[in-house]
Amino acid sequence: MNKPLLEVEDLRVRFHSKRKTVEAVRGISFSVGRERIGIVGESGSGKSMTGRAILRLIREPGEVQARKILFDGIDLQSLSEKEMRAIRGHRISLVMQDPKFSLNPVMKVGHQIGEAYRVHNRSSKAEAKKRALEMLEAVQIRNPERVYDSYPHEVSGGMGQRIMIAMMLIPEPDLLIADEPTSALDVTVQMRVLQIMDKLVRDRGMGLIFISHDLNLVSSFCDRVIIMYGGRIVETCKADELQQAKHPYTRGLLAAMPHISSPCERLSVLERDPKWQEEASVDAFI
Ligand SMILES: Nc1ncnc2c1ncn2[C@@H]1O[C@H](COP(=O)(O)OP(=O)(O)OP(=O)(O)O)[C@@H](O)[C@H]1O
Repeated sequence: MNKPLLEVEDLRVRFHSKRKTVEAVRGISFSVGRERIGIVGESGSGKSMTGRAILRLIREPGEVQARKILFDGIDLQSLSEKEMRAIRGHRISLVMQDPKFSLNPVMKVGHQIGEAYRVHNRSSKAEAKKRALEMLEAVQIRNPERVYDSYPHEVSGGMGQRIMIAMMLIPEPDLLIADEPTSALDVTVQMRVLQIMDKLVRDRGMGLIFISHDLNLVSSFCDRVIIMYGGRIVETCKADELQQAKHPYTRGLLAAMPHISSPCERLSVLERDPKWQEEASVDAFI
């Protein structure tokens, strides 16, 4: 295996308040190559905070500590804010769950996508517009010209999600952190977006961190899976071996998934063991 694109060691995220400290991420280590890594786990397990901590997007009262966050040989923790801005959106992109937080409400959609291209590629406005329209088409927007000239509030939620995905993919990042990127999309559009991401991984060697609740989707789409519980990594496995996962939490998550092929009246309820949070975190290295 070549040198990983991203190496994270002993990452911790804490939120301090007067009354208590919440440990959102509790010392996790993993690496990402030019591959598709899925991060799964229930709500509150620390998936999103992991993605944001890598991009240094956690604000006070949040506090991030790590022994190492190395991206393509660059120590992200040592960069100035200006240097970090040059990495964000260009070399590492983040697609978030909700497009509201990524799209500028007072700027037309086309302009935003075109600018995302022009910030990092010296190109004419005409070239940026051409690329933006192509990208809107690629995420299956039927009338790209009309959407190009719309403001974010004039498009539906699902379309906003696709616009954001177009905007994050247009600079062709080396690493994409996709936080539940397709959960608001219908199945055909979801498939299209997965295909686009897949093509970037295969053809351009992009690394992908795919954060999701959907175990079935992750096991069919990703190469490896990291399973998080209570801010720790409890298990890591090859995606196609997820069904044989060993940790009781992963087994519980799998048992709680409905299956079309074997309908049952009642889904099993995940029993939790406090020991899972105390156990030493598993390192998810290639
Ligand atoms: N500003 C904050 N102050 C205090 N705690 C916070 C703050 N932001 C996040 N947390 C806590 O951090 C923990 C991890 O949150 P995170 O968003 O990473 O979970 P997640 O696994 O991505 O969940 P989901 O799937 O619902 O997005 C949660 O317990 C959450 O309550």
